[in-house]
Amino acid sequence: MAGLGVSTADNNRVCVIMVGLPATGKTMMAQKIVRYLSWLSIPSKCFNIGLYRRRKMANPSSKFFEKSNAEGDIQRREATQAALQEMIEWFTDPDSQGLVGVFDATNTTKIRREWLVRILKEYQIQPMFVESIVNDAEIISTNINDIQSNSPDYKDLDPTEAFEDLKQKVLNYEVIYEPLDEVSDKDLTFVKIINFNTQSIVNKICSYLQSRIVYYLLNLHVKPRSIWLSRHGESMYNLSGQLGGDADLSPGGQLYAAKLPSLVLDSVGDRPLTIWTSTLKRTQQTSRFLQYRQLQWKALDELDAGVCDGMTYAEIEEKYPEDFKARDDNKFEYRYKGGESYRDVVSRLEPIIMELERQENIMIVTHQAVLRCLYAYFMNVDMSESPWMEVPLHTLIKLDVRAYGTTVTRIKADIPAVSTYREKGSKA
Ligand SMILES: O=P(O)(O)OC[C@H]1O[C@@](CO)(OP(=O)(O)O)[C@@H](O)[C@@H]1O
Repeated sequence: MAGLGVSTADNNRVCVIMVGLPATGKTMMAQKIVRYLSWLSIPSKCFNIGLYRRRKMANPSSKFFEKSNAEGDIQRREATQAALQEMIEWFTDPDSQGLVGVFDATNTTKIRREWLVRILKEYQIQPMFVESIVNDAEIISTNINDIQSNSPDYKDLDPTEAFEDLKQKVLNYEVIYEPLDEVSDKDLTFVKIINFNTQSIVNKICSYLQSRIVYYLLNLHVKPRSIWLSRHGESMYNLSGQLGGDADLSPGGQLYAAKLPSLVLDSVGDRPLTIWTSTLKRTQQTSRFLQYRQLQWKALDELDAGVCDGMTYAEIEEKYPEDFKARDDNKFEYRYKGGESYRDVVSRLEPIIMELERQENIMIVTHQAVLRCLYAYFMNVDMSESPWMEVPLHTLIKLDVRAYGTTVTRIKADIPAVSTYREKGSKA
């Protein structure tokens, strides 16, 4: 059984087939879809044809992609077949339980798409096309710059040469490009995204999983932005080692709250910012001196420890030894009696992620477990590891979200605080 109640039954499997010219953000979208679904525990994988092609031929110039280049044509076809075969094997392997494969290539001709649909149908895999069309010159040139500095195809090339070569590659593909057509392709499942959601067309979505993917894609934008994450300042419960509750900040936590405005200002500068907190006192006391618009979200409240709320780890180990061990054995799945598991927290954070994708600069002041889940989404951390990540108090985490990945900076406030971290298997 995969995440969010999505079943791994054969008829549920979806192959997302990317369509579009080079430099239209297809790979970025493909990778984001896989990251989002994996975060929701839906088994997903990206199959990027460029990687298969590069195994045969590293760094080809734009000439390789010309229509008249027979050798290039054969190699591109071989790479496509190899990637498709590997994807089908992944879908049909009982160990991987593959639900969503993303086929990341240009797939610009009708013939190619028909061929893919035919093969996928043989394996009862639903094809779903995601076409990215970009005709805004500024977005194209930002994308070309991004690819030039991130793609292995261009790593050894002079930047001006790389820019020109990539532009030529786009022109070569333009000659053969047949966009999805609302009339002749009306029976296909597809979403067309124009200039990263200034306009979008959705056609024949026929499953829950497909609708989740569409909804996610419709919320994406590509403007560079940053997200700041912080736990609340040290609380009175943190001092006593108690879990959950709604305690006030400790004196140390209040010092952090007082220092936060200057830390934030140094990092944010004059960019606009909105602060999101949980509904619990310790996050609001932490953010109270920040001079930005603030919103409270119930979904950002700490993982509910149920009957263990207000207890210390030592008390839980003594009173509920079996639960204590079960949580260590599988912290992501373990659900406190009358409370929540990390998996439950991920489900309730989904609307937060959707909203974060739509927004620009946001700072989130929240709790240890919630912060781990949010961080795991942005940094693609496996959900079996994320509940064990160390997230120290009195530290501001800055995530710079860019088309080809997110970078992290940790800014320490230099105000002492207890550690609330408990290592797997350690005595409470
Ligand atoms: O999942 P574990 O590692 O127990 O961490 C969650 C715990 O972190 C704590 C601190 O121990 O969060 P918080 O950031 O709200 O102070 C507890 O309230 C919460 O139960």
